[in-house]
Amino acid sequence: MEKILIQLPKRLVMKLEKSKALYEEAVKLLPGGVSSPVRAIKPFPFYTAKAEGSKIYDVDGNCYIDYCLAYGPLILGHANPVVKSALMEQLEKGWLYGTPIELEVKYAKLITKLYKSIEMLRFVNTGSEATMSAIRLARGFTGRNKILKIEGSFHGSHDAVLVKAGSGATTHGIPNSAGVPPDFVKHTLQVPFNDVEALAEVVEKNRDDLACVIMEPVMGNSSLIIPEEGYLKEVRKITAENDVLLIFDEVITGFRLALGGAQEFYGIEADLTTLGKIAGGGLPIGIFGGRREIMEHVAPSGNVYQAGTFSGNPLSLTAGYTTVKFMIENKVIDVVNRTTEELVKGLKDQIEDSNANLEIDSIASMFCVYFGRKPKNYADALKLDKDRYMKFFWKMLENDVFFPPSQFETCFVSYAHTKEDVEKTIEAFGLCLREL
Ligand SMILES: Cc1ncc(COP(=O)(O)O)c(C=O)c1O
Ligand SMILES: NCC(=O)CCC(=O)O
Repeated sequence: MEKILIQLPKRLVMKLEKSKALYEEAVKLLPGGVSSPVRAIKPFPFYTAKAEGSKIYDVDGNCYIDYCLAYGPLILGHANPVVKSALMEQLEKGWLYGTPIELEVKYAKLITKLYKSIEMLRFVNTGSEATMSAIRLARGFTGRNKILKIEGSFHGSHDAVLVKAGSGATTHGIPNSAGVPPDFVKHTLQVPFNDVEALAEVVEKNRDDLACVIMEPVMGNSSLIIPEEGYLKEVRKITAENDVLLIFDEVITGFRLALGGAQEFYGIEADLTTLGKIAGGGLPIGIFGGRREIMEHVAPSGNVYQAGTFSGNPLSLTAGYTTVKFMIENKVIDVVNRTTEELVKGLKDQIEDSNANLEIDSIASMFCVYFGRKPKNYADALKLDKDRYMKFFWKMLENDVFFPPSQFETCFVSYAHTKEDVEKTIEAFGLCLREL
């Protein structure tokens, strides 16, 4: 077991008294005290009592401006009233039927309109389930075993992708999880991001047994790593030339970089796409979809089995569909991108004024403060100063701003973030840099 080394100042511990007490109980009942490892902030996390708009409130009554935003789904901010009222309406009609519903058809139509590469899709419950199913489908469709993933990407917590995995797996020092038999991952190949030659070499060498390349088009689980100009187009070209399926894992980038995700943003079409997070409007969801000839291999029209009690449930579909409709009607992406630009410009100015050894970068409404040089792949990301990042995290929290609790995560901006939030964040950031 890792020892807790971080010492918080007494005033901060006092400010978080109830959270600390809850965590002390939680660690006796839940592994690491949490329901998902990324939440196990050292020495203890704050416990949320409620959230609204851009703000999250803890059980001690503190209020923070939230840039973690539940790791991506909340592009409208917390508890958006339009989504809430749609959910209330659905609740009156029941919340689980185990039968098809009209909204599946409506939402599928909307998604296939926004994502040119998706002709058919299946609703599942999480991003993990979506990538697991998409990989199984790629294997079933091609009759090949190997898959190629990018070092430091995170596609959820199923066996095939828990090697050199980003997010909490990297934060907690277990990028290769125990409990995954080597036999299960001997078919998972890896290459660094932003390296066309490495990818071409592995794809060409393995083409006869390579089912797919799976990647986050913009990496959001090893800090934020943006593809170099032309990289994704090359990836598309190499996979097509070698008859290998390309899966874009757009669980983070879907509905965020553009309504049509990274594929619309970069003008590239994948063979299969996974969606999640925003697609569920804050409720659990995953989606995998793609070309009809591939998707028709999914059971019961095909022989690749995939199923789920809660799949396509009315609440997740309602929250997701209402969120995407709201985004279209209110040009949400333009608004959040403008807010992000303003915020990032302000943060950059503070960095320049402070001479701190930091960099910052952003794309659409995702941004990241790097404690070191901006990375172009996982190996670079591992050189970032994660301990100094955590010092910064706590200083920001003390100043009422909640950034993701790891250097290996990405910050998100929502439609609910105001000019005042941006100003307060820039001010808090400046203060923290001076005290670091
Ligand atoms: C790119 C990416 N893919 C897949 C997942 C897995 O999604 P979920 O947590 O909903 O299982 C995540 C995040 O968790 C993710 O960031
Ligand atoms: N980057 C982290 C995630 O996207 C998921 C959060 C979790 O694992 O709890």
